[in-house]
Amino acid sequence: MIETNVSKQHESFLQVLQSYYQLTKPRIIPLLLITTAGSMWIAAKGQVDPMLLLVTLSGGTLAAASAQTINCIYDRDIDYEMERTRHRPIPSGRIQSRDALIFAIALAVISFSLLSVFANLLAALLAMAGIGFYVLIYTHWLKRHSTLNIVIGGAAGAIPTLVGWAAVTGDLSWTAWLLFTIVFLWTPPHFWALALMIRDDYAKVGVPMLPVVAGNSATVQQIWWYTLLTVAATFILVYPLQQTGFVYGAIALYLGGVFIYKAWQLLRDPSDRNLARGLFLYSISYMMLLCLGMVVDSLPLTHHAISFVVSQFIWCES
Ligand code: HEM
Ligand SMILES: CC(C)=CCC/C(C)=C/CC/C(C)=C/COP(=O)(O)OP(=O)(O)O
Repeated sequence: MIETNVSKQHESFLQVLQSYYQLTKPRIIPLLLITTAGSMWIAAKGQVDPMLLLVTLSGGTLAAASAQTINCIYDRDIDYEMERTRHRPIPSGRIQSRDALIFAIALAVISFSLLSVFANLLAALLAMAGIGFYVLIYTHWLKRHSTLNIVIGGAAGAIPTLVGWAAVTGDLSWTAWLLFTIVFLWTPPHFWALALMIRDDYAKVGVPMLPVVAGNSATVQQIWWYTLLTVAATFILVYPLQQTGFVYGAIALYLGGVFIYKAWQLLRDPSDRNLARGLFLYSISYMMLLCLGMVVDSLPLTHHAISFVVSQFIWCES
């Protein structure tokens, strides 16, 4: 009997932990961290201090988790109405808003302390700005009131690139702002491709996402232009900024080509949900592999390998 009670308590404790975990929308965080890491590697020219990496990614995780938790509190009414979000911890009644708020504040305080003590103040302030922007500008101001919600609100999701850069260098250069711009421009194709599939959900709760207000054709046209701009922006790292080399350039070219092809297919058939789904899924792989490309390109080993291949080539020629 005692044993059964203990195991029941254990089970319910795990369920509570799991609910808090779900509150942070954890599936999105790894990609935010990958963009932070890509930025750190370029900033550190391939030689990132492992402790700084650990601190920055931990601080970034806590900040993003805090932002998502506050978003879950604010949006609990519409989340309850939408099938996709109905089972989140607050609308389903597993966590009270007050407890979620305490949790979010604790996460933000730990994030700020960690980043300001072990990275630097600029990185810590940028992470807090990310929370502020996502909660106030996107969630409160734009999400329910403007079709530009994703375009302007997307800036929040691009801030982790600035956090990563600032953690390494203590300031923000043109390259940092370019990395921010790449994620900023990528966000509309990423989200609108998904929104084409779930527009009925957003329409039901009156959230003016572009496909709901302007329709599929206008949305895919916007997706097309933002995809072209995103891919074009990725090459500025190679030229004129010269922050990345041949390896990144080749990866960006291949990935960008596929991204443009998928956006073009959707442009030709705006109501095909499979194409929209394919573009949404690809947008995630695209950003992940592009940032990995930045990391690989910046590694000293890659530079040695390229120098070796080039020297062999010159040797053979002569
Ligand atoms: C304002 C900007 C953004 C909006 C509105 C948005 C919206 C969404 C939504 C609604 C989903 C589906 C999640 C679900 O079904 O619960 C999603 C998935 C995802 N988003 Fe975004 N997103 C944005 C920016 C970003 C950024 C900046 C990143 C990372 C760099 C990102 C990474 C992801 C990933 C990895 C998934 C897939 C999660 C899974 O596996 O289910 N998103 N996004
Ligand atoms: C540095 C820092 C802390 C940055 C914060 C970045 C951040 C949390 C970006 C998340 C973007 C995102 C996935 C929005 C989901 O939209 P939604 O909430 O409207 O989606 P929903 O319809 O699923 O609720």
